[in-house]
Amino acid sequence: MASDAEIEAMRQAIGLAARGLATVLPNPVVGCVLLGPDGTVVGEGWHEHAGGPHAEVMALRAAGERARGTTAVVTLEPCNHTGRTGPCSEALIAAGVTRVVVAVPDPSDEACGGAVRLREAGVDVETGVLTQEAEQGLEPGEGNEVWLTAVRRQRPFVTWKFAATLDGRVAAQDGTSQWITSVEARGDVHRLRAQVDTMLVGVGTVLADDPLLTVRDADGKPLARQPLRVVADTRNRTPQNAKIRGDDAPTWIATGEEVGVVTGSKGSSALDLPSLMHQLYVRDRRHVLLEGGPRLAGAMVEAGLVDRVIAYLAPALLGAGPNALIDAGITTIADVWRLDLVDVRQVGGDVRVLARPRARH
Ligand SMILES: Nc1nc(O)c(N)c(N[C@@H]2O[C@H](COP(=O)(O)O)[C@@H](O)[C@H]2O)n1
Repeated sequence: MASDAEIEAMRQAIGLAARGLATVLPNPVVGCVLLGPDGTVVGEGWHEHAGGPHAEVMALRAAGERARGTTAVVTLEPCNHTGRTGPCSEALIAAGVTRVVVAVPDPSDEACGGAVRLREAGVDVETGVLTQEAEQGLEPGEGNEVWLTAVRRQRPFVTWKFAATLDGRVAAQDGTSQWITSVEARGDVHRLRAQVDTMLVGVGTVLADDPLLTVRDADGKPLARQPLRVVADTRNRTPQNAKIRGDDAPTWIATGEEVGVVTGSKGSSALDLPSLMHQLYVRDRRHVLLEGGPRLAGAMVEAGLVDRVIAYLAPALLGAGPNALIDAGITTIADVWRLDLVDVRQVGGDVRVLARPRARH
């Protein structure tokens, strides 16, 4: 059973892991704390970027010789493979760590097995400590949920974000939509964009709004690392001069020819969205931010491909204009799509709702 000091160290490790949120994809966020025999912290580390040292190695480096005889408290099972770096299980054994406390087992086929290897080497291993906190984060959305879900489902985690009036409209009747929410809410969206590796829009949004879809800082300057911009464009209708084709960020116009088409619920042909998601996963994409429009959002919901919803609701009314979601395949109240509220807070003059879908039949 984990001691109070180990549980406290795990909380600290989860907080450290979150420091990698905007830099670590396609890898997991991971934190590690090394506790000496008297329960004091002798080293800590977190995984900063894919290809860089893992959290355990960072913590071992910080502790140096003091790592011998310590307990490693780590948010993800130590990896047991040689990828871009060496196996953490072996690094912990070589450093003389005698006990390892883990929050979540590694679900990946390539890297799992660290707990077994450590036990074989005589290290005491305890798993399942603060599992939920490590997955969900100490603050909403700040855990390893994105990477864990992506690896378990072999497709990127999908966050659907929209901004609407209180009557659920995402644009006015004439199509204008700038701006429904406050400057603070829009700044919050840019922080969110900085944590994803892919942004997805439908071609209807490109034709209507001609968005740039880059990530910008508080002064409006583009960040160095830009997510891949993907347009779901079954019939290749993205104009050659669309802003999204510019070289501000990488872009993939995902056409039916490339991704495949399926016959939609109303008989029309539509992009094969599970295939699109799988192709993104194969290209090492782990977190998709679905930015609209309502039809693509409806199709993603219908296909069961939305893992988190973030709604920015402005205290404003339009009375007409498109709703946030169109045609999600729901026709009767018995099929209503229920979500669990994760977090509700005020951002500027707006309300931000973070919710997670319940499993559907
Ligand atoms: N336990 C643990 N700590 C870290 O800090 C990690 N980054 C990981 N990652 C696991 O190893 C895979 C990536 O390894 P490379 O970037 O190729 O070195 C990743 O898929 C995880 O399974 N684990």
